[in-house]
Amino acid sequence: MATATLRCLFSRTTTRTLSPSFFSCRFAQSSSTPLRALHSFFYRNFNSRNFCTASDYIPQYSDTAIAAGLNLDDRIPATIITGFLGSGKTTLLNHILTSNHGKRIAVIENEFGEVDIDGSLVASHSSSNEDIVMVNNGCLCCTVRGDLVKMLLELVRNRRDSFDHIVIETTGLAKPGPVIETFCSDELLSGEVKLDGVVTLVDSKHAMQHLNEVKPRFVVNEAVEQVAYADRIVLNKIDLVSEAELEALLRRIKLINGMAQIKQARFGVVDMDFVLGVGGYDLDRIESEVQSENSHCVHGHESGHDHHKGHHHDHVHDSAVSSVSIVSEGTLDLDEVDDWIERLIEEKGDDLYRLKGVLSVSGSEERYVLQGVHSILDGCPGKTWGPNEKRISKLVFIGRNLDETALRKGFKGCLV
Ligand SMILES: Nc1nc2c(ncn2[C@@H]2O[C@H](COP(=O)(O)OP(=O)(O)OP(=O)(O)O)[C@@H](O)[C@H]2O)c(=O)[nH]1
Repeated sequence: MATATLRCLFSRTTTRTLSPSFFSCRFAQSSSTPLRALHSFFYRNFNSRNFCTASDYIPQYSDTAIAAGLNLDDRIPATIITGFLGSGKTTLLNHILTSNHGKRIAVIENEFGEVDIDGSLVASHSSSNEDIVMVNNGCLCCTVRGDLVKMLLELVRNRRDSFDHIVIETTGLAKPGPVIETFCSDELLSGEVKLDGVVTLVDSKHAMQHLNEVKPRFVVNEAVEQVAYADRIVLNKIDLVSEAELEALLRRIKLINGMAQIKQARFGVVDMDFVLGVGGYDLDRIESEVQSENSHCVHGHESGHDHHKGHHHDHVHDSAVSSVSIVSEGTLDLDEVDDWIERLIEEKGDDLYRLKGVLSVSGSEERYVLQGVHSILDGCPGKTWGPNEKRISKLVFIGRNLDETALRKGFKGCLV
């Protein structure tokens, strides 16, 4: 009988102990917008629905409180590596473990199969003496979720000094949604570990076939889901396809996920900062994410904003999972946005995989940034608009059966 195991090993390829200055540097980087980070921290930890309205975000915390808030966020970042069977997850993992990034990495592997092949592959690349913890049988996205939480908590509580980043490799058939939700919704876990990002490996040679596979009703297409939830997509095995095939695949992927950054690779070789330290769920990184080339204007934009003229807008959806991007000038009423999003997640929360936005809201000199996974939302004020800066709101949705017309209408209804 095929079994799946969840195991943990530590990378010893980088033995450098982190100096205190590294930590202060890390916090210094994330503290460029202290109020926002503090809001994010408070809301993330104390509300399941983390949306703060206009009246909530008047600056009300002292510098000391802000610093305290920031220093509390010393959670360990965790990266989820996902991707279809054979797409190159273990290859990327080995690349991470043998690269010089100065991080000590704890790896959790969820292997599905009678023989633990991936474990031996990883072991042969890292130096020696991995600590391996067998946890349970089952698939990470279903039966092992509780064990994943247990293992992660044990890891950070008992061995926190041994590593500074966690990488979780899922089985090729895992659905990332439930694993991501576990990070966001489990209070104990989200207090100790923060999801840094979901990295999805795509096999350039075979992905189109998997993405286009028509599944029976109510059966999830894992390949599509893995692309949909990604913060970063590694378009791997490009040595096996032509330019034309690659172009077609890229177009297909961008229709599913107009938010993720995409890099082409051979044997998983990508820069480490593309896969580690992504900050896919950090509000202070949302702006650069929604402005990234890939997320830009996937499905058109609102009127009064014409600098994307000439872009190719492909509106043909051959999958139930897609992206909708709204780019608009004008100012929004944040309370209206709050109501609209609340209705949306009540009605379609299950289908709303990811949401990221930067909004221009009335009565505020600051951008309002928000991000969400299904019904878990996180929002707070961001950077101040420049004196001559055009205030343009950007909102990207990824989900199943998204009603683009209704989304645009809902957005318009929030314009002042
Ligand atoms: N030609 C080519 N082969 C690759 C590339 N990347 C990985 N491979 C090979 O593809 C095979 C599968 O790679 P893995 O890293 O084991 O893939 P995986 O996603 O971990 O596989 P599963 O755990 O079975 O889901 C291995 O033989 C790799 O050497 C690539 O860029 N080009």
